[in-house]
Formats: sequence, C-alpha cells, structure tokens
Amino acid sequence: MSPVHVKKICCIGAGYVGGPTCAVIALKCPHIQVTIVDLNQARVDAWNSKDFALPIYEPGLEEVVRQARGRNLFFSTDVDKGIEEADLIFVSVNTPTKKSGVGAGFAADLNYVELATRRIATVATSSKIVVEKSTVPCRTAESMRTILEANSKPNCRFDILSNPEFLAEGTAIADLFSPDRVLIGSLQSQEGLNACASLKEVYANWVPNERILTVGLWSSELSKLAANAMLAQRISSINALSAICEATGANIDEVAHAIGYDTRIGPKFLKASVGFGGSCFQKDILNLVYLSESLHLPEVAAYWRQVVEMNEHQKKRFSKRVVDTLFNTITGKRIAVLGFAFKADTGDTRESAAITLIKDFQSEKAFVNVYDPQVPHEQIWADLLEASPHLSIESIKKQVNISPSALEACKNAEAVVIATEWKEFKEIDWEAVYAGMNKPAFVFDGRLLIDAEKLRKIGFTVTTIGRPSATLQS
Ligand SMILES: NC(=O)c1ccc[n+]([C@@H]2O[C@H](COP(=O)([O-])OP(=O)(O)OC[C@H]3O[C@@H](n4cnc5c(N)ncnc54)[C@H](O)[C@@H]3O)[C@@H](O)[C@H]2O)c1
Ligand SMILES: O=c1ccn([C@@H]2O[C@H](COP(=O)(O)OP(=O)(O)O[C@H]3O[C@H](CO)[C@@H](O)[C@H](O)[C@H]3O)[C@@H](O)[C@H]2O)c(=O)[nH]1
Repeated sequence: MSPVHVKKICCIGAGYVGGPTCAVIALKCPHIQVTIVDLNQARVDAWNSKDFALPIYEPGLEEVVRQARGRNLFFSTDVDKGIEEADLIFVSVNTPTKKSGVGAGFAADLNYVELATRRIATVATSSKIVVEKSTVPCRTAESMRTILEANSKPNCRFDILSNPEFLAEGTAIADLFSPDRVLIGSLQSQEGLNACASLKEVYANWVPNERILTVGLWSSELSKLAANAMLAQRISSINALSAICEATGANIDEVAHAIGYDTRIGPKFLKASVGFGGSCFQKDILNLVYLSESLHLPEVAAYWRQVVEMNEHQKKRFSKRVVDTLFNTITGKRIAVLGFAFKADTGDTRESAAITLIKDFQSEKAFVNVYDPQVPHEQIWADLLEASPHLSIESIKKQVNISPSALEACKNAEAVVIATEWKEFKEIDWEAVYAGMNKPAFVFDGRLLIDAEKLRKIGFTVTTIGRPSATLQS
C-alpha cells in the first residue's frame, strides 16, 4: 500500500481554526476540493455571504476566501455529504473546558470531538484519513480510533493523525502562509506512516519540507498543550516581574529588553499586560493540570496551575491599582475602557481580560463606557451577562454603555483604561480626550501602548503596567 494522493478534504467545524486553515489549504492547493462543514447555519451563511461579511475578523482572510470560494472552497451545513465525499477529514470542532461532571473546570469537553467522530463512522462508506485539528488531551486519538473501528463498515479503514494548529488570532493568515512548523503525529505502523505522508504532501504545496515535522501521535498531541503552556508561562513570568517593577522603580519594558537580548531567552512574548486572554491558553493549561492530576503527578499539576493563578492575580492587581489611584473609590465615577477583544486585530472576546476588569468596576459601582473597533455590541452584552449571571441585562445596561468611538467613550470620564492594544488607541487625539474628561484625568495603560510622557505633558496622570507610580519614578 502506498500513500493516498488527497483529492477531497472535508473540515468539520467552520470556526476560528477550521475556516482560515482550510481556506488557506484551498488557496494553496487548487487541485484539491475543500469543503468546510458546520452545524451552525448562521456561521455557514456568513462564510457564504455575497458581501463577504465573514463570521470572523482576521486580517487577510477575506482576500483568501474571495480567491478560493466557489472555485475549490465550499462552506456547507451538509456534514454527511462532506464526510462521504472526502478522502481526508479534519476534525476542527471546539474543545472547551468542561463546565460540569468529572473534571469540571479543568478537563477538556470532548463531546463535540466524539459526536463528529461518530458521525464520520456512521456516514463513511470508504476509507478515510481522520485528522485531529482540535486541541485535545494526550491519547484522544486512541478513543477516536476505538469509536471509528467499532462502527466502521466492511472495507472501510480509518487512519488517525494528529495535526495541531499553532496559528494565533490576529495573525492567522500570515501564520498559515508561513508557519514556524507544521506538526503531524501518526502511529509508526506502515499505514500510519502512509497517512502521514498523504497529509505531508498537502502541506508541501507551500510549506518547506524542513518545517514539516513528523512525530508519534502522543508526542504531537502533547506538544500542542506544551507549546501553549510554555508561551503562557512566559507571560505570567513577565507579569509577575511587572509587580516587582511597580514596587521598586524598575521598568518592565527595560527588564524585558535586557533579558530578551540573551539568545537563550529571546525577545518574543515578553510584553507585560493586564493578563493573557483568548480561548486557548487558560483552557489548555487547565487541561494539562487535569492530565497531570489524572497521572498522579500533583506537583506537576500545581506547577502549571500557578501560571493561570498568576494571570488571575495580574487582572485583580490591575483593577485594584485603578481603584487605589482614584482615591480608593470609583463608586459613581465614569471609567472608559478602551478595547474589549482579548488582543488586537481580532473580534474574539473569549477570556478577554477586559471582561474581568469591567466586572470588577461594576462591583465597585462605577459607570463604564466601553469601546472596541471590532467586537459586535451583542457580543459585549453576552459576555458581560455571562460574567455576572446574577444580574439582568437591564441592570448591566444601567452601569455599562457601549460607545461608538474612543473619543466618545472618554467624554466626561474620570479615567481611561487601555485593555486591548489596538493601534488606533495610540493615535487618538489625546488633547481632545483630555479636554472632554473630568479632572484630574487619569489614564491606566494595561498594554504598555501609549507614550506616557507625552500624555503627562498634556496633563494626564498616567499609570502604566510594570512601571512605578509617580512617587517612585526617577
Ligand atoms: N482559536 C484559535 O486560535 C485556535 C488555535 C489553535 C487551536 N485551536 C483549537 O482548535 C479547536 C477549534 O477552535 P475554534 O476556535 O475554531 O472553535 P470555534 O468554536 O470557533 O469553532 C468550532 C466550530 O465547530 C462546530 N461544530 C461543533 N461540533 C460540530 C459537529 N459535530 N459537526 C459540525 N460542526 C461542529 C461549531 O458549530 C463551531 O462553529 C479547539 O480545539 C481549539 O482549542 C484554536
Ligand atoms: O507578550 C505577550 C504576548 C501575548 N500576550 C497576550 O496573550 C494572549 C494570547 O495571545 P496570542 O498567543 O498572541 O494569541 P492566541 O490567538 O491566543 O494564540 C495562542 O493560542 C493559540 C491557540 O491554541 C495557539 O495556536 C497560538 O500558537 C498561541 O500563540 C493575548 O491576550 C495577548 O494579549 C501578552 O500579554 N504578552
């Protein structure tokens, strides 16, 4: 038996990963038909919309979809047809943290992966290569294989690969065009290696050979959790140091610059912030904590758990600094929160630090004006309601207002809090902001974004993460 040359790909899950990843595969492999399927009709309709009002905002994505859609890229809710026609199927469904039952709050909820796997087993009448694209706990491929083999039809074989995705939101298209590496894990049997070669051939259409790494299945699954844990750990480390900077007079940007020059440490991912957000870091570390506990490794579990705890501490520390600086009370005061997405260049709000900050300000009885250039208003309301389920949307709206621009958000406010590093916040007319605010006017930079000196000259009192308050500055 030799490797199959893939002609038709189906991707189950048209989300932040399935959509961009398979759109890029379609663009780079015009000879392969790519169908992305999802149960969510509204999402599929948005992918198919005539005016390209795509369901996710990602720089460069629209151009990719414009070139490939209708040529060899299709979006559909007909999951069964997609499965049946394909020779290779990506499973790119969500794997959120479990909310109830065994492992609640830590373990990954694999229900969507299992349902998709069962659907493949039920529908397929020919052999398939099934690729785990979702981030899953180590050895999930084994469960998938058991389900597939127990339900398969005669002459139908399934080979399972792990091919975790490393794209970051906001740079997804650039990351997919030029990935640091593509990782493919397979069983080391001849069939497993053949399946691996088939997927490798797909990526080889644009990814240099030396960047396509092939490893065992379990190493591949664990590498994804490990990469996210190591990245998040760097942020928690720099954030822990930012607290020391604030108390001593050191400057976190200077510290990051100095340590980043050591080639063994490197300069990336050392930006202190109000705390990391996004759908992956917290979820994947908690998943690793759960895995460690299940393996009776409590010290290992405690080590990784601390990365998430430090992140929670950073968010709390920041909101407390706002309250402390505003003369120990923000009751009845108006605070402008600039940015709601978990990072710039995305409309995604999952685990965004802004949600925690606004919740803290609400509980201190402040009024909040929030502005974000990409996040839809309904999403902001849904997130705030989810964060405070004991409140009604009406009572939330009495305290929180969504503003149409940064300038509007800052009008009559006591303080401005920068929660997301959108470039436009750097370029606001800060003189105009100052003129419209109550005095003294405070700015809290949670993203090391603005030129604090320039703002001080205008008249603002500026507090920056990882830098001491005015009394300690020299
Ligand atoms: N978001 C990221 O940046 C990122 C990056 C790397 C890896 N990941 C991982 O990729 C996976 C997907 O993440 P995402 O952000 O794309 O999630 P998402 O929630 O944006 O998309 C998942 C999609 O799968 C669909 N779906 C669920 N079950 C289905 C089924 N049985 N049949 C058809 N469709 C189904 C949902 O309707 C949804 O649209 C997760 O495991 C995540 O951890 C995410
Ligand atoms: O120096 C830094 C870098 C990032 N962040 C924050 O960390 C979070 C995550 O940022 P980033 O990693 O850039 O975005 P994600 O889209 O969450 O991507 C991460 O999670 C994905 C999902 O698993 C992986 O595929 C990516 O490789 C991994 O970077 C965001 O809130 C950032 O603002 C910082 O505070 N300081």
